[in-house]
Amino acid sequence: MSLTEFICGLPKIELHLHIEGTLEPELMFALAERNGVALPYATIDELRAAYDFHNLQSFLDLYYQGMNVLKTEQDFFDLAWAYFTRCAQDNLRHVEFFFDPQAHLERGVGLDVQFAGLNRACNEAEKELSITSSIILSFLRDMTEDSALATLEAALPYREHFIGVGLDSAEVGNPPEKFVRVFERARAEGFHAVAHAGEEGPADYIQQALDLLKIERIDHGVRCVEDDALMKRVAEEHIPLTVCPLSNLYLKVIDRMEDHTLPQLLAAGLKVTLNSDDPAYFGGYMNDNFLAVQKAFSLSREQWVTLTRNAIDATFASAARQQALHDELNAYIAAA
Ligand code: HPA
Ligand SMILES: [Zn+2]
Repeated sequence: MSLTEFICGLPKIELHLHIEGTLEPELMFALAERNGVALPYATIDELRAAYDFHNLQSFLDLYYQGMNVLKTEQDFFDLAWAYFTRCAQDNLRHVEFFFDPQAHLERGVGLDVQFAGLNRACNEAEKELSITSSIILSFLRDMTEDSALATLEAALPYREHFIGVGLDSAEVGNPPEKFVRVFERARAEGFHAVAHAGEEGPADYIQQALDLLKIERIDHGVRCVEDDALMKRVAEEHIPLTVCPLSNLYLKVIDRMEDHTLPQLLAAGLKVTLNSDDPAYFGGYMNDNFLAVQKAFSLSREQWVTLTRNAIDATFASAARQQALHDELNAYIAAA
C-alpha cells in the first residue's frame, strides 16, 4: 500500500467542522428553490466563482448569505445528511461539529427546528454509516455576550442534543475576554468548552481563551508559534489544536501550504489534529486536506498515525468509544 493510499484509508476523526460550511452550491440552489428563497447568483458556476476570499470576513459574508436557504427541519437534516454521506467516502468514524444557532434565530428559524434536523441526521449516520457524532453550539463572537447568554439559556431545554460550546465568526476585535460569563455558565451546566483562537487573531487570544474561558481544545491556534512560552505551555498541558490547512490557505492566513506552521507545531510536540472547517467553501473535505498537507510536507507514516491518535484522544467521546477508535486504528495499521 502506498503512503497516499494509507493516508486516504485511515479511519478519521473530524473535530473542527461548521455544518453550515458543508452547504454545497448544488444543495444551496435546491433548497433555495424548495423554500422560495432568492439567491443573488443565477447559476452554480456564478456562485462558485464568488468563492474567492481574501480574509476571514470576506468568507463569512458569503457563509451567512448561503445559510439563508435553511428554513425547515428537513433542510437541516438534508444539510447534515449530505455531509455524513460525504464523510463516509473519506473513512470518517467520528465527528464533533459546530452549528451557529444565532445566525438561524436571527432569521426566525427556531432552535427546535435546528436541533431536530441535525439530531435526526446524527442518529441516522450512526445507524446507517457507523459514524458517531456530537454537536457543539457555537456563539458568534461579533454579537454581544448578552446574545450568547440568551442563546445558551434558550438551548438548555435541548441539552441532550449538544455536548459543548464554541466561539466562532470574526475574530479580530472580538477577544475571548468578551465571553467570560457565558463560558462560565456553560461550563457550570456541564458542557465542554472550545473556541476559535489564533486563526487571524494574535497569540494573546489563545492565552485568553485558555485562562479566561478555560477551553479544552483550541480551534485553529496556528498563530501559537508567535509566542514561545505559549507553545511550551500548550505542549506541556497537552491541549489539542484543531488545525484546518485548506481553510488557512483559502482565507489567506498563509500564502502557500508550504508556509503553514504545522511542521513547527508538530516538532514542538503539540497535540495537533487536522480538520476541514468549511469544506464546501474551502476546496475540500478531510482527504483533500490530508493530501494537501502531504504534498507540502511529505510527512512520515508515523506522523500520520500520530495525527490520528491525537484526534482520537482529543474527542469528547466516552472512554469506550475512544478505545474502539484506537482499536480500529491499530487494526488498520496492522493490516496496511
Ligand atoms: O473558519 C472560521 N473561522 C471563524 N468563524 C467561522 N465560522 C465558520 N467558519 C469559520
Ligand atoms: Zn472554524
